[in-house]
Amino acid sequence: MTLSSPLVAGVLTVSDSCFAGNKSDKSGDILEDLIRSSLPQFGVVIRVLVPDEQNLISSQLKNWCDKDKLDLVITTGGTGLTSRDVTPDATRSVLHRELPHLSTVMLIEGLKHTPYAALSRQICGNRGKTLVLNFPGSSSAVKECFSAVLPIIGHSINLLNDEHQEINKLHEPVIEDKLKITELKQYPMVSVGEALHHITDQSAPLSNQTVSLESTLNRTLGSDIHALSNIPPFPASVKDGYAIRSCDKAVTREVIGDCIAGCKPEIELCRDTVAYITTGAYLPKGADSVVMIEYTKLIEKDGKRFITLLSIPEKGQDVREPGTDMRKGELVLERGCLIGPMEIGILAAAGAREVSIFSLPCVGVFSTGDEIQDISQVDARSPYGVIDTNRVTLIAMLRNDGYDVRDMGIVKDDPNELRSVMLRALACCDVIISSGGMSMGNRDYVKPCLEAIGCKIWFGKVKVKPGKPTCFATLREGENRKYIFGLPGNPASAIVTYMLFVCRCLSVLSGKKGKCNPEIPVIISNNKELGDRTEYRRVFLTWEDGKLIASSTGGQQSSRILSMRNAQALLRIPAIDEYSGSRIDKGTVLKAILITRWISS
Ligand SMILES: Nc1nc2c(c(=O)[nH]1)N[C@H]1C(S)=C(S)[C@@H](COP(=O)(O)OP(=O)(O)OC[C@H]3O[C@@H](n4cnc5c(N)ncnc54)[C@H](O)[C@@H]3O)O[C@H]1N2
Ligand code: MOO
Repeated sequence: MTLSSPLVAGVLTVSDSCFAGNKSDKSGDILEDLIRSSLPQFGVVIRVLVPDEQNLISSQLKNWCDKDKLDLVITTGGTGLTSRDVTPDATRSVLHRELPHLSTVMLIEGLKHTPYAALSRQICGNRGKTLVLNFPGSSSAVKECFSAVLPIIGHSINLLNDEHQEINKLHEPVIEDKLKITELKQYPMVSVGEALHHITDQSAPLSNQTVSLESTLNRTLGSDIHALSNIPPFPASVKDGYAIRSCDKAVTREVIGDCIAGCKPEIELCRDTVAYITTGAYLPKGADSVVMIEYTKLIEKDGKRFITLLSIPEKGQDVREPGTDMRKGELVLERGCLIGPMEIGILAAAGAREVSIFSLPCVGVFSTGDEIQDISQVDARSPYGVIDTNRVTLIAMLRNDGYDVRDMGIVKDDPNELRSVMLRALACCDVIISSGGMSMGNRDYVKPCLEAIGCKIWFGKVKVKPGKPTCFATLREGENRKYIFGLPGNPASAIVTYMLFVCRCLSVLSGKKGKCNPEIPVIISNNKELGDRTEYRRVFLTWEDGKLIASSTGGQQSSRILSMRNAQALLRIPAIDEYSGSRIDKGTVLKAILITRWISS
């Protein structure tokens, strides 16, 4: 496919000093000239200058990609190592997919001119149909990078514009030309337990990857780890003192040498001799015990050293036999365990330099709704608009849980736009989370869209408060399977259903064992009338007389994001048909899902 001219390019200069007017934007000028002279299909080149501020860079990139729909954006500056160099970080936060090899091509060219090219952190990728490239700030680097990617730019943009058609081809048998919504399907209401059952049943861990030990923090172990060798590998002293033969009887014995940790022991003890030894050192031949230095007295006579023993140790005293701490072949960590700082130490001790871990799912997030406005638009806020809190909260929760996130923006209540964003997300993510458009309104298109794409909807309504219209769907089987969660638009509903349902799927996909948030018994501090759905109240916890008391965070309306403020647990209140009565009294013990590490005293 060849695109019709003219294409539009943006040159974004990122520089504090140019922005302050202390320097002229030379590299921006060079870049504009290069695009105009070498890429004639670009009829328009727009220029913007911003300081090295991450939010300004990313919002400019988003505007150019999403609103102005530029074909190519090249940034210059801010790719280095100083604390103000944030262009790659801002770029990464807006890209839908990275194209790491484009950066490599530029690196190879740069290295021909200076070894410092290796210090550039520049990244490339696409947001929607826009190709975004980071270039360093120096004039020479701009020319080198441009020459490196010049032969690739046109083809990349063609491919990005074909992407949509390619994805449509993939789904040809199931996608109609235009998504037509005629009637809203009713889904049976499932219990929370049934919903979780569907999720665990349908989800399977992603593939494993092998990484170096340092890259394993907060990841899940992909295989059992057995110790490579004994720790200690030899009989070692537990104390600084003297290695002795416990069978000897003399109180005063000659010191015939020193055994120092890390050195090969060259000495062999014979009757009534000892060796000075440091903690951790290899016991010399003949020795079977260690006496601490505090229990000896050193005497020097005729250039020789002697010690008097103030206490006689038993055989084996203060000696660590080989394998005491870790036995060769011992199972030290099991597949599926979460790797924290302690596990990194255990892996190192076990000799695991390269470690198999589960791959992390890539999660695409978008909000839906004509009324939903990004926080960056807050100044131009429509009186009828609603600030998008769901997307930022979901993205933050995902990042907090260590997942790789793609921000897919806000989608209008338009079935075709929804389908196109959903397809784009399906093309680059393992899991997709949308919020809004889930209920029974005539503009609630998410479930019909999933059906039209050919997804299997496992549940579309849950007996839970908040979160009734939550849906879970999958597309395809096997390795390339996709998981889709349609969460309700109400902010508390979206957050609670993420914690209840999405977390479970992501845990399984990333190989984690067990539940993501532990369940604990708590005492409720107020009487509670039961409703027809299982309720997850947002509560804070206090310790009183050795017991955990759960108190409500205030109004529990699903629209009220403030119900999440200070929330430390989700208190599970059974539905009326799950309990023997219509009310639960203050003081009753119920289960709560812990969502914090901290409990107030
Ligand atoms: N006839 C029925 N109506 C509703 C039912 C029902 O069973 N029958 N269920 C109600 C329940 S329960 C919920 S929960 C909501 C969920 O509705 P939707 O998922 O369709 O969400 P929207 O209508 O799009 O939005 C609801 C509410 O939340 C605000 N919202 C949406 N997205 C965001 C966002 N990203 N950030 C902040 N706020 C957001 C939106 O403006 C609405 O006020 O449906 C009930 N209706
Ligand atoms: O399920 Mo909705 O979240 O009750 O408001």
